[in-house]
Amino acid sequence: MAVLVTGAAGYIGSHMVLELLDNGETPVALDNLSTGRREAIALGVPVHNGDIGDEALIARIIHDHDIDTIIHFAARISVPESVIDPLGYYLNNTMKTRSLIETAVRHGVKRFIFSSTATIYGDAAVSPIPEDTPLSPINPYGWTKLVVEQILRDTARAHGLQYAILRYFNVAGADPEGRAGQSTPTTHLIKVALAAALGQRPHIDIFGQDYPTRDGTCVRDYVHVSDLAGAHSLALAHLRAGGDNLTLNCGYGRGASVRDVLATVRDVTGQPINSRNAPRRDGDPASLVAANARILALGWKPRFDSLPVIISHAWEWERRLAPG
Ligand SMILES: NC(=O)c1ccc[n+]([C@@H]2O[C@H](COP(=O)([O-])OP(=O)(O)OC[C@H]3O[C@@H](n4cnc5c(N)ncnc54)[C@H](O)[C@@H]3O)[C@@H](O)[C@H]2O)c1
Ligand SMILES: O=c1ccn([C@@H]2O[C@H](COP(=O)(O)OP(=O)(O)O[C@H]3O[C@H](CO)[C@H](O)[C@H](O)[C@H]3O)[C@@H](O)[C@H]2O)c(=O)[nH]1
Repeated sequence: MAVLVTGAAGYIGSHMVLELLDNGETPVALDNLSTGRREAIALGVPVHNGDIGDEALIARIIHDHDIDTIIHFAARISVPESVIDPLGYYLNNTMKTRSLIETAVRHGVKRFIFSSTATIYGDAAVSPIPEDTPLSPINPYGWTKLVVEQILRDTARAHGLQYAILRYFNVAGADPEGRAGQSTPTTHLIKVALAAALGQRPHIDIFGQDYPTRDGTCVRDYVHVSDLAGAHSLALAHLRAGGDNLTLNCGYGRGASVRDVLATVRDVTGQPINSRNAPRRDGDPASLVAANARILALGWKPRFDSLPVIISHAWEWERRLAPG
């Protein structure tokens, strides 16, 4: 039996492929390379260059590779871009995922692990945020994911598909052995700050300084990408053992503000990093910090729960990518 990883050429998917290989599993990669890079996928893994919405292709992959689990990362992922292009986001993230789930059910796939997001909590009234907090996204990206969560719950009830919904908080860092990192284009804070540290940009904008947080800038729970990949393995083992379907926050339960992140990037890199105050960015919740009792109770043992460690792994990767 093999595991189909969609979005395998992207940031998190490429780490998941490594995690599966490290655990002796048989990953099969699918990506349309819209943002991903084929070189990001570990050598020796079968790669299909195609779209999650291509039913005939997905059916063929399921049969040819004897796929019993799909780990679904493929998506468009930018909050600000989703505000500008909501229809494109609903098409790619919601409608094509609906099609992928239908193809999976039709062709006997047993388990589906889905990349959801903390963004679906919107401006939550509590912090840290438990999984049963009412969901109210404040941007289209979050809505595209919330709808898929509901499709999965309804499909599981009707067709017996097992699922794990993993709500990632802010994923960062890179493989500690240097085999993978963030190489898709992104506006993520740590990536942008490291580009400034490398002299690839003159400064970084701090979007909003008047949020109701400790220092007025947005607070996020940054989780190491390899710990996140480990959470998927845990969910997979749980479902294989016949455990109940899961909805889990993936975060460490501690928040760092934009200013905290910039200070840590300065410490880790030894570079000054110029910043300037900029207006709030559309669709940004003030604070997203995970209540993580559920995933800890399942046995999650994070290894890199430290902002300096996360940033130093990302820094090693960025220096390797940098020209020269
Ligand atoms: N990075 C984060 O902080 C974060 C946080 C929460 C949730 N997520 C979710 O995790 C998943 C992976 O995110 P990432 O950071 O690795 O993003 P990424 O952009 O690096 O990877 C996404 C990959 O999906 C591929 N893709 C997009 N649409 C496709 C389609 N229709 N068919 C086939 N391939 C397609 C892209 O080419 C890319 O390689 C996404 O679902 C995202 O919403 C990410
Ligand atoms: O140049 C920048 C980039 C970001 N930020 C701020 O830094 C914080 C983090 O922003 P990111 O762009 O790094 O990440 P987001 O919180 O917007 O979103 C990320 O994490 C979410 C989960 O919390 C989603 O799932 C989403 O896919 C993923 O992009 C935000 O307050 C943002 O305004 C800046 O101030 N300047």
